[in-house]
Amino acid sequence: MDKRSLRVAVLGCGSVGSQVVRLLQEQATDLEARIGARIELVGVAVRRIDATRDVEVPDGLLTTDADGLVARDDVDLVIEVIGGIEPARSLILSALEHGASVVTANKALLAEDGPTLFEAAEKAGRDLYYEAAVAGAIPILRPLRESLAGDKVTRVLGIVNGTTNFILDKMDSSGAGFAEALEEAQELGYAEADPTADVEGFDAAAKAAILASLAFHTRVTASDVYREGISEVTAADVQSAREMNSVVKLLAICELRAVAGGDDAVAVRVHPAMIPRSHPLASVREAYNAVFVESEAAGQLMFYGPGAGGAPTASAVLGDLVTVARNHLAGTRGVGESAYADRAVLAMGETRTRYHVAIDVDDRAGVLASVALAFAEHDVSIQTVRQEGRGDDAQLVVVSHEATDAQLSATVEHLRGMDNVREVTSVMRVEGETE
Ligand SMILES: NC(=O)C1=CN([C@@H]2O[C@H](COP(=O)(O)OP(=O)(O)OC[C@H]3O[C@@H](n4cnc5c(N)ncnc54)[C@H](O)[C@@H]3O)[C@@H](O)[C@H]2O)C=CC1
Ligand SMILES: N[C@@H](CC=O)C(=O)O
Ligand code: NA
Repeated sequence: MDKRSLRVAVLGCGSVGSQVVRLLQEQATDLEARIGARIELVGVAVRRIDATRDVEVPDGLLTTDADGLVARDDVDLVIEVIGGIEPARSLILSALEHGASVVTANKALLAEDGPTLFEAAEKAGRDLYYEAAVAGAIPILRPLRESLAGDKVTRVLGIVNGTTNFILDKMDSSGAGFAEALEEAQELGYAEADPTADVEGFDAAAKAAILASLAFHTRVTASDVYREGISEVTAADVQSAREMNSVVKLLAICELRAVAGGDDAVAVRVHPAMIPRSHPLASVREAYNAVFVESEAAGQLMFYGPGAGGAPTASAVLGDLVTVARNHLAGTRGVGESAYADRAVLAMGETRTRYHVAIDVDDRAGVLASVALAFAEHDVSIQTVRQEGRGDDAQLVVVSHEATDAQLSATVEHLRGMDNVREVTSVMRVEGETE
């Protein structure tokens, strides 16, 4: 056996796996030059040998025995692109136990049970890298983990789900329906195997947990993240945003919050929000992602690029593969988890935000005053009010100043119970300075 070669096994050959296998073959010469050793593909685990796939896998490499593949003594590196919790978790743990380093794109697993995997990697003295798990091709985890390791990150704000950004963008730009836009995103390979993970914000919440953990040196799991998806976003919300010269985006927001007399806590949330068209995130179209990072010394940084799709995600996987392979050859491992801070996670009600509320009211004297009073009763200050008469009813659009989410949601409940409020037609959080 050639001493200067590293043996790689790939688990899963779907949207991402097929592109990983393609790139491993097409870039073999360059990869060898960059790593200093040849990358030898020794097996590709699939569910069905005879399935049609987007890449030609060399003869004899396909196997349905993923367990057997990761347990082989001659495998140095395992790439897990099956997705989901099991069998991915058991396969990764087995790979580490058998002495292989692992590269994965599996944000769902990392956000649910990252610590188990990090501890197993540490114990085995092997690497576990996962740049592809957040924002696809965009290098964001490495900058957080390494480039910004000497700074204090205070906020991470991003569009981290390509499928939902694609859907919201189509709804805004071409008036496409939700179902039609989702189908297109699935055909383009952006969506998860079960697109509910995208649409209901689970995928973005998993990524937010990973981002917050790295940014704030703590452990945040998916269940710590407040989550709302886009299934409740209506054409009326999109139209309401347009009237405010804004767009609706699904945002992941991770914040470090000072706590009186104690260590800083974190607040991590995923929800649709209105942002003004002048905001840099408003110009993130289709399945692109963007992540803003605010830190004490560096100030604001923005990372932008393709957040989903087979080839872009494979680019991030291969980047990790090169790093892990170099570490392997050097007999070392890269930086592992840095979760020394053990920060409390704030409940959503304690998070400070702003609301945009559109209300159908009776068009008569005193209504505006009673609506303003409802906001005041919950100690919520109003930033702007717009009113349009439409016969015997009127539409009021109120944008609040910042308050806690608990105060704002109590205000909305209050409005819903008022006699002269016919319907609260749109409620959405607001990020960025609206006009
Ligand atoms: N598609 C994308 O844009 C991105 C995907 N990811 C992540 O990459 C991973 C893979 O995603 P996709 O390629 O999109 O999914 P996919 O559903 O297209 O591919 C997964 C493949 O794994 C195979 N598989 C399932 N169980 C298996 C088993 N026990 N043994 C062998 N093969 C098995 C499936 O048959 C399928 O072909 C997931 O963790 C996903 O969250 C991350 C970033 C972007
Ligand atoms: N389904 C995900 C894929 C990338 O992580 C998305 O749409 O962003
Ligand atoms: Na990435």
